[in-house]
Formats: sequence, structure tokens, C-alpha cells
Amino acid sequence: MKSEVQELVDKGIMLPLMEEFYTIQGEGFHKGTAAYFIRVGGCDVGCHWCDVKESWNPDIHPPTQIEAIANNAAMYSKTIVITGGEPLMWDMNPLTSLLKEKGLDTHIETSGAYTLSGTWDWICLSPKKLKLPTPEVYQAANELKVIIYNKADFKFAEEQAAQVNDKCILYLQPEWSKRDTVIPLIVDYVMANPKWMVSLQTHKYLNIP
Ligand SMILES: C[S@@+](CC[C@H](N)C(=O)[O-])C[C@H]1O[C@@H](n2cnc3c(N)ncnc32)[C@H](O)[C@@H]1O
Ligand SMILES: Nc1nc2[nH]cc(C(=O)O)c2c(=O)[nH]1
Ligand code: SF4
Ligand SMILES: [Mg+2]
Repeated sequence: MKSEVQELVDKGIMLPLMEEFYTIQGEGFHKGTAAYFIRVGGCDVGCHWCDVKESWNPDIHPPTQIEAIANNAAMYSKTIVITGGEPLMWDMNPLTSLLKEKGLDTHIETSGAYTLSGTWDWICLSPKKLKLPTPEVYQAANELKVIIYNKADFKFAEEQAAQVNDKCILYLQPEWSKRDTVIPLIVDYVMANPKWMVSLQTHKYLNIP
């Protein structure tokens, strides 16, 4: 039989909380703006270059009541970014309802590989070849942020851009360990294909979380 805690996690009433921090959004459309980050554990997508592999195993992150998460977040910022791990592995409706009741702006960082749950003011979709996004997430995405690890990823980026809604803002972001070789490729690509914009992980240059 499932434990009581596991049942609450399954319903999104508790979530495996890896870390939370108040920082500057480093990436994409909202880069440079203050936001409180909630990092939820659990991801089975398996990107070999993932910069938070410690997030993958949900069992090592303590199941935490969403009321506590929301009350704490509200003390720091009007903008709350839910990331992971892959937050859409869990039911995001209960947590985002609480955040919206408090008048907060809810943003998500997602691979889109699971069904869309939650109420969102901003959806950043960063699709992965290993587990493609679901149709609902392509439709709802506000920004598409494709990670460029090698040349083949430009083709993947175009395939993904063809799937999103036409208001979706398009970004190419260098994979961090390959940045010296891929940044020049991204610069040339964006000049030749100006529907795209460059996104950098500016928090890593700023040495902040
Ligand atoms: C750690 S993921 C968590 C959210 C979700 N699982 C996802 O992949 O969108 C947060 C963001 O960091 C990006 N990212 C992860 N590792 C990266 C790396 N080594 N270089 C550049 N971006 C990376 C992801 O593509 C995603 O946009
Ligand atoms: N500052 C900062 N900005 C971010 N934008 C997306 C992040 C993430 O890991 O989801 C992230 C992060 O980890 N830190
Ligand atoms: S989907 Fe996101 S959290 Fe999961 S492995 Fe890929 S980058 Fe990491
Ligand atoms: Mg990060």
C-alpha cells in the first residue's frame, strides 16, 4: 500500500523540494529580473549535459507541504519560477492555485515532456530530443528555448519552432560546457535567421544561483 505522504505527492499537495532561492532570472525573456526559484526534484528525461543532475532522483528530496512553499515564496518576490527537475512530472494545479491566490506571477521552466498542469503567467519550454513535448505545452508556450550542444541542434530547433504557437518567442541557448565553440555558431545563425534570439545563462557569468 502507498504511504500517506506518497498519496499527497501524487496529488501535488506535497512536492519533493530540492531547493529554493531568491535570485535574478538568468535566462530567456525575463533575464535580469528578480525572481524566487522553487526547484522541485524528479526528472527522467536524462539530458547528458544537464546542469542539475542532483535533481533527477525525487526520493532524495523531502516531500514538502505546498502551503509552506507558497507562504515562504510570497515573502521574497512577486515572481515565482517553478523549475526542477521536471516540474510537470507532478500536478502543478494545487501549488500554482495557492501562488495565484496570493497575487503572484507564476513562471515555469519545463521540457514539456508531460501533460500541462498548473496556472501559468509564463511558460518557458525547453524541448529535449529524448522525450518530446506534449501538444498542450507547444500550444501554451510563451518562449521556446532550445539548447545548442552541436550543429545538429539547429535543425532540431527549427523542427521545434514549427510546433509552437506563432506568438512564441524563440531563443537559442548555448550548452554551458560547449559555450566557447557554439556561441560563434549561434551568433551567425541568429544573424542569418533573425526570428531567433540569443539566450545566455547570465547567472553563471554573474556567479549567482
Ligand atoms: C535544469 S532545467 C529544469 C527544467 C526542465 N527540466 C527543463 O529542462 O526545461 C532548466 C533550464 O536549464 C537548461 N539547461 C540545463 N542544463 C544546461 C546546460 N548544461 N547548458 C545550458 N542550459 C542548460 C534547460 O534546458 C532548461 O531550459
Ligand atoms: N538565476 C537562474 N536563472 C535560471 N533560469 C532558469 C534556471 C533553471 O535552472 O531552471 C535558472 C537558475 O538555476 N538560476
Ligand atoms: S529535462 Fe531538464 S532537468 Fe531533466 S535532464 Fe534535461 S535539463 Fe535536466
Ligand atoms: Mg539552472
